Amino acid sequence: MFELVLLAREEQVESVSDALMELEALSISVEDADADTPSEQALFGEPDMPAPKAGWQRSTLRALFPDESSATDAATLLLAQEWAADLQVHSLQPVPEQDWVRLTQSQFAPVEITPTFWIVPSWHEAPAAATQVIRLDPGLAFGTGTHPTTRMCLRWIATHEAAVRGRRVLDYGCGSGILAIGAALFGAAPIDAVDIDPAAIQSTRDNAHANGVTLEAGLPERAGSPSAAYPLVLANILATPLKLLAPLLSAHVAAGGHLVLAGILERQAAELQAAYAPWLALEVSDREDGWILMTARRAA
Ligand SMILES: C[S@@+](CC[C@H](N)C(=O)[O-])C[C@H]1O[C@@H](n2cnc3c(N)ncnc32)[C@H](O)[C@@H]1O
Repeated sequence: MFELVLLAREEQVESVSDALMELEALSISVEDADADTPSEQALFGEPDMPAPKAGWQRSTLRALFPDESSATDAATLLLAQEWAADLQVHSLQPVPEQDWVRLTQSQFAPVEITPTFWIVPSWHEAPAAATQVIRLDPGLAFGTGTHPTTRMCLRWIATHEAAVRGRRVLDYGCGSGILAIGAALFGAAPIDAVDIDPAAIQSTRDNAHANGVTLEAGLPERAGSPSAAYPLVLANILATPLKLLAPLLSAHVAAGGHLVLAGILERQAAELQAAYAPWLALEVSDREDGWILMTARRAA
């Protein structure tokens, strides 16, 4: 394969990407050309904050082509366009053969939740000490266990078995279904896992099947009427949707039941407490890398 690397101005990036696709590039990636320099620009804001910029001032576009002639033709055709006249060809070079599958797999190692509870990709052996294992590979939906918010929820499940075993559970914003599957491994039943993203719903069903656990996955309506009560409600989303969902999620918590929320930054604790205060008293019960886990229990 051959890699064509171009430097483009912000206004050119979209047209150049479209043109490279038309010219049958196998893949295209766009990076800040000024990354790791004093001119580096933040493109995305903090979670919940508006994106400060739509694109970088100067971008590096990397396009892969099957051979040298298709990469050279693409560069020549592009530079012949009037609007692309000041586009810079940074390099055009062969890409060394690699075992891409092995390289990708090597980036996903087993994740420890507790010494005996692990998330293990399908191509790895489970650690000898693991008695509970979620088998999960990276896919389209969020939730491989590598994010602190997911890990904190799973740790809560693993350390509150009495609140999980034999209990009806709602996983709201299930992504890959990792929390629902974790709850199932610790004896929860029945389990409803819901998400607004159809790809997440499918992923949850597939992952549940691969782990041999039973759950029902669907759109949020699946959680039934707002008064359908669950002894355990898990929701790892983000602070803004969690605040909007406060009345609904609180209503789903049964008497004596637990609410476990993640996706919240340390500085957002007070706003979440205020949003849930009419129904439940949230407390910070775990923290990792600037993220916090907030939990509450409804009086029995
Ligand atoms: C951060 S991921 C969490 C995935 C998984 N539960 C975990 O802990 O790793 C958040 C998920 O919530 C879903 N989501 C976002 N807003 C939602 C909403 N209002 N109702 C239901 N699901 C929502 C997203 O589609 C995404 O799959």
